Amino acid sequence: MSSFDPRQVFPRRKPGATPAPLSALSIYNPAYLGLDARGKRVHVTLPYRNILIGGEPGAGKSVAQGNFVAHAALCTDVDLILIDGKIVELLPYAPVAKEFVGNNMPKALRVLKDLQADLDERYLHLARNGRKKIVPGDGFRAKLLVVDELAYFTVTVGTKEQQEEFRVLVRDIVARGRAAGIITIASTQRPSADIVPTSLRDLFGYRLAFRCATDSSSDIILGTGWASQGHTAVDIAPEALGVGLLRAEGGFPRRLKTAHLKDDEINQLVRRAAYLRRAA
Ligand SMILES: Nc1ncnc2c1ncn2[C@@H]1O[C@H](COP(=O)(O)OP(=O)(O)OP(=O)(O)O)[C@@H](O)[C@H]1O
Repeated sequence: MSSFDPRQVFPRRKPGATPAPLSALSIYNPAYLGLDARGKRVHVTLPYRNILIGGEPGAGKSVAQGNFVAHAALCTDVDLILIDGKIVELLPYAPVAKEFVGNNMPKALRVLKDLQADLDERYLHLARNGRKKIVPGDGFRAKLLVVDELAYFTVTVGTKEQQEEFRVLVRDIVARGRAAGIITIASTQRPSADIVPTSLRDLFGYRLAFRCATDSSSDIILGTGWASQGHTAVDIAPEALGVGLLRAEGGFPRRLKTAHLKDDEINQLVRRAAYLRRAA
């Protein structure tokens, strides 16, 4: 037996600070993302949603994505499937992931095909029961697929056929996953029409744009026409790390600054998550 004491995982916090969770969370609990321009806390409830994150290199995408993954890691009712071409962004969460894929195209395709087969099974279950979406208690665990970075697998590595297969699989999982309890978060530092065609972008209910070089790249993430209405991630100053525009389905883009977990906090959190997952 390990001598690990979960009470030591989180050091004492400052008075008034948000306490660390003592018991497991549920993926159906809202995930904390950061603070808006008025200092109000911004939460996102992940099930039945997909999230697209885009912006220039170094603008804050991985930190934002990490906040969602950190939340999900502490939720014992969700499996994490992490695909990270850069390896280092999501690697700290590998100990609590069901699947972790680095810069390995064949493995990425295998994992996505398994997820697609799981989706088929979930839809069969829904069809047999005359229902439209998976709910807790259906016997299917929620799954969180994270793809960082989309362009790496769709234009950089692998053969043209593999890249196309990757695109088709991700599109299917994003399109059908929502109702089936499979959430996708995808990030890109190349918000351009070839990486994020409108037909793919529109499948993501939540869009989070960090600093972008042009209005058109900001619109590629948030949706066509927002820049011309004054909502553009071009306005975000280069030094405003972690500042982005979050657009929820049907809403206006909302400016926020993400919470920033430091490396040692992530390591502590993952140890805590591993303990909670073993105990579940
Ligand atoms: N909310 C934040 N508060 C403070 N610093 C932040 C915040 N978000 C990001 N940063 C800082 O900016 C750096 C770059 O952030 P991050 O790695 O998330 O960028 P990125 O957009 O994912 O970059 P890349 O595309 O190159 O991977 C971080 O290492 C961190 O130091």
